[in-house]
Amino acid sequence: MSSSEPAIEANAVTKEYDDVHAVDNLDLTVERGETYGFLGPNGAGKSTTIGLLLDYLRPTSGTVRVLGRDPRRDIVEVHDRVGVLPDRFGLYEGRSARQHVAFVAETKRDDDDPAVLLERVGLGDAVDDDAGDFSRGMEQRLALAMALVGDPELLVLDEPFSGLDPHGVRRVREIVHEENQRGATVFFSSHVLGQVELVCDRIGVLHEGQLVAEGTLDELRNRTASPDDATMEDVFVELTDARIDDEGERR
Ligand SMILES: Nc1ncnc2c1ncn2[C@@H]1O[C@H](COP(=O)(O)OP(=O)(O)OP(=O)(O)O)[C@@H](O)[C@H]1O
Repeated sequence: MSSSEPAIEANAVTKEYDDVHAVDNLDLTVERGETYGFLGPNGAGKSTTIGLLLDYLRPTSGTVRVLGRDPRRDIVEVHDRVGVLPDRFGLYEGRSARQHVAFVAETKRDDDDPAVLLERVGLGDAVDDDAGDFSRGMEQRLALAMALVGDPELLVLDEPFSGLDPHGVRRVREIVHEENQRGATVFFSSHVLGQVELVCDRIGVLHEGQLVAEGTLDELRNRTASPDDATMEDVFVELTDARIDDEGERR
């Protein structure tokens, strides 16, 4: 196994649904140790891309490698080494938060203490509570604790800030930073641009299934000729609106 291979590599990946190109000839490389923010308007293809990386979905064409492995062939190894916070997830009514985390630890053959991970995501007071009674934000925190099991080499987080209060948003940002400091690669999609700006080494902007821009925030600012103090939101709107204007209509 080579640790010099990128954490994520997508080559000419396309995913079609009837006449929709959810992902369109995508080339994407995320190096080991990066924190990479994956942005794009609703329907841009972010969750589809994540599904393709984890073999939840199969590409129409193109190839994907995760931690140097082909997820279609080595799915057990990939899932062992990757922590995933999916776009949509289900929790079991009648099962505690501790049981949810313990279940993931068991499948990964890991001896992490669920209580420690739950404390870390701010659920220290709800370790033995029924996850079926959790609020949206508590569910999100629990799903993140499940993703953190086993100190994964790569974290793939689909909208990790979704449903969280400001404390939760800050906690997730701190966890992303801590995980990156530990040596993990973090790849996450988000619409919370202020947080992306604070935490990411590199940002990719997806629009209609294609990567329309990629780089550091400064590089994206330069690319859009935005002023030096332009926020991530300014740059995002510029990048994604410009394409809509070119085409003369909003699709
Ligand atoms: N199972 C499916 N069948 C048909 N079309 C689909 C399916 N899944 C996704 N799509 C389409 O693919 C495109 C990309 O969807 P995707 O969910 O990947 O976008 P996204 O960038 O994650 O959006 P959001 O920010 O709203 O979560 C959309 O046009 C969506 O309607």
